[in-house]
Amino acid sequence: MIIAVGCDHGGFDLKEAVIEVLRQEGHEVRDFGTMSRESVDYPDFARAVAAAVAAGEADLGVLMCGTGIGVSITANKVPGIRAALCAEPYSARMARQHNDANVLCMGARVVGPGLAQDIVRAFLTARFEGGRHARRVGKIRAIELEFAPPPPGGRVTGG
Ligand SMILES: O=C(CO)[C@H](O)[C@H](O)[C@H](O)COP(=O)(O)O
Repeated sequence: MIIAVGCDHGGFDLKEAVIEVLRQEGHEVRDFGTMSRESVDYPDFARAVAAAVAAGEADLGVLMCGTGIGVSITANKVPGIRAALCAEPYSARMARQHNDANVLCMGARVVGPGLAQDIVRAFLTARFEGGRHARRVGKIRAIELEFAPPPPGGRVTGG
C-alpha cells in the first residue's frame, strides 16, 4: 500500500520509527514532513496527509504530534477522513475493523517507538468488517454531508 506520513516537531523522532516499520512491512511511504525538530504548526502537516488520503493518492495515513490530538482534530476536518487517535494496538485494530479508519494518529510524547510500531502493524493488518459497521460509517458520512459548506455559488435555502 501507499502510506502518507506526516508529523510536527513533536512527532519528528517517532516518524522515523514509523517509516522504518512501514518499509519493513513492504509499504511505499510518502513523507509529507516535517523534516526536522524545528517548531512548526501541526495543522499544515495533518492537512497534507489527510488531503492525500481523501484524494486517493495514498491508501492510508499516519500522523504524529506531541499528543496526537492536534493532528487527529485537523485530519477529521477533511471530508472522507476518519482519523483515529490510538495509544495501543487493540484500538488501532478496531479502528480499522469497526470504523474503517483511514488515518492513524499517535502522540510521540505518549507512546514510545516500539509501541508505536506495534500500533502501526495492528492498524495496517486489520480489515474493515462491513455489515452493521458499514451502516454506522454511512451515518458518519451523512453527518459530514449534512454540515458540508454549500458549493461556491450554491443556493442558500431557508430564511
Ligand atoms: O501535541 C500537539 C498538538 O496536539 C503538538 O505536538 C503541539 O506541538 C503541542 O501542542 C506542543 O507544542 P510545543 O510548541 O512543542 O510546545
